[in-house]
Amino acid sequence: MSSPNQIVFFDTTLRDGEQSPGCTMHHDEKLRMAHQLADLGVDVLEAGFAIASQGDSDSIRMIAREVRGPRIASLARCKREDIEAAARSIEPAEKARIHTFLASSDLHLEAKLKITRPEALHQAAESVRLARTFADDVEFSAEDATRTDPDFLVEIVTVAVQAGATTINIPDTVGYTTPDEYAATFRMLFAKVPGIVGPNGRDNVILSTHCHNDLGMAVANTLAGIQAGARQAECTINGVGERAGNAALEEIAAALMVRRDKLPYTNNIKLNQLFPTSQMLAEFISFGCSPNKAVVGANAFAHESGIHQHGMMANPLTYEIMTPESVGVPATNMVLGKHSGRRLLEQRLTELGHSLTRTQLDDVYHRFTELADRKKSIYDQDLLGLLQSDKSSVTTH
Ligand SMILES: CC(=O)SCCNC(=O)CCNC(=O)[C@H](O)C(C)(C)COP(=O)(O)OP(=O)(O)OC[C@H]1O[C@@H](n2cnc3c(N)ncnc32)[C@H](O)[C@@H]1OP(=O)(O)O
Ligand SMILES: CC(C)C(=O)C(=O)O
Repeated sequence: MSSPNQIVFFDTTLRDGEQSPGCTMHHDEKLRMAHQLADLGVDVLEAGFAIASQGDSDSIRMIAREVRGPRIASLARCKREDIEAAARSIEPAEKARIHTFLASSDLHLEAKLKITRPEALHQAAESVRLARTFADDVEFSAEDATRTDPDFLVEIVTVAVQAGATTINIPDTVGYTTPDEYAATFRMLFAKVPGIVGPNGRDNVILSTHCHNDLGMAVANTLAGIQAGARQAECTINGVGERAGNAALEEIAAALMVRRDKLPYTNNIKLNQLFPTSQMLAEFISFGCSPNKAVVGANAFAHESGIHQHGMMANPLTYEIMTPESVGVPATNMVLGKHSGRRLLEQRLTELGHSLTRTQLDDVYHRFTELADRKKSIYDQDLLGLLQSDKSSVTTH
């Protein structure tokens, strides 16, 4: 039995991630990505939405046949044909899940699905029951949960639990909620929905987070949900996903490592696989992550300013809260540029075989700052060029 503080990482890069523009992946790319996600240690891998297309259904089936380790899931609307297609696609998996969803906010029920609340309750319960005839492990998501009337959210979650859902997901579908509000929603569900907590005080049903990043709070909301008792985090590599994306897996995993003092939860993620996984996704889709992306961006462990470089040379803890190696990034990158000081310049010149007196260093540094003001990137040959203007006085070793 897993510990009550164990977090299930549910990766939806291949489903919610793929849904966003520029993220379409071919069959073989999805399979390679799925193997990499298994190596990363995700617990549940949502491989696609089987009813969406023959290609999606084939990819899920291939992943279910070939990838071992994670539980393989397919999404399904609350419709018989979706659930049957999901069941067929995950059938070869060692461990499988059907993930069925129905919107619960009045806005979605009235404007989009054109059904009443009682009809939604019936459709959710029937769908979970049908899914349970194909799989022991069934997740129900109340789409747009965070804009749902709280009393109705309790009702729809209650019928899904009674119908046999083993995981209940509370999606912040449009990235609308705030950490305190999201945490309060989980506390309310624990308090009001019968059957989530078993007689032994442990959860019978896992509550799950699924956060979008429309207001830049997806990871903060996910962590708030975990602190309020959620034990599954739905997320994607590089935070890809609908619109502004989903909660980024690498950020959640790194936060759980770096702040284990405040977030004392265990998980199966192999942190040193974060960067390789991020790189692989960037290779397959049409964009990489921005340089300032937390944990895996090109600048996440890069330092250009002199005061920071000085601190880093004294002790990397001054400006890095985790080592690059711990998340699979090869090394810290000290960049010589407009904001650098003498210390890094001197070190770089020493590496190039030139040792300078303090006066020489001052002189070269002066010319370096003039050059750096004009030039965006400084290369070794630029530094050597600076020395040549003062060749007589610099010792080469
Ligand atoms: C929040 C989320 O991320 S939800 C997942 C979103 N992902 C996707 O939509 C990607 C895959 N989607 C697709 O390939 C297509 O939309 C399909 C195959 C699922 C459906 O295609 P179509 O039948 O042409 O319908 P279309 O996409 O235009 O409209 C959606 C239909 O699903 C219905 N629907 C939406 N959500 C649900 C639900 N949870 N349960 C039941 N029906 C639903 C809508 O009412 C609408 O039905 P209607 O066609 O009878 O009016
Ligand atoms: C289907 C659900 C889980 C979803 O993707 C959302 O609500 O964002």
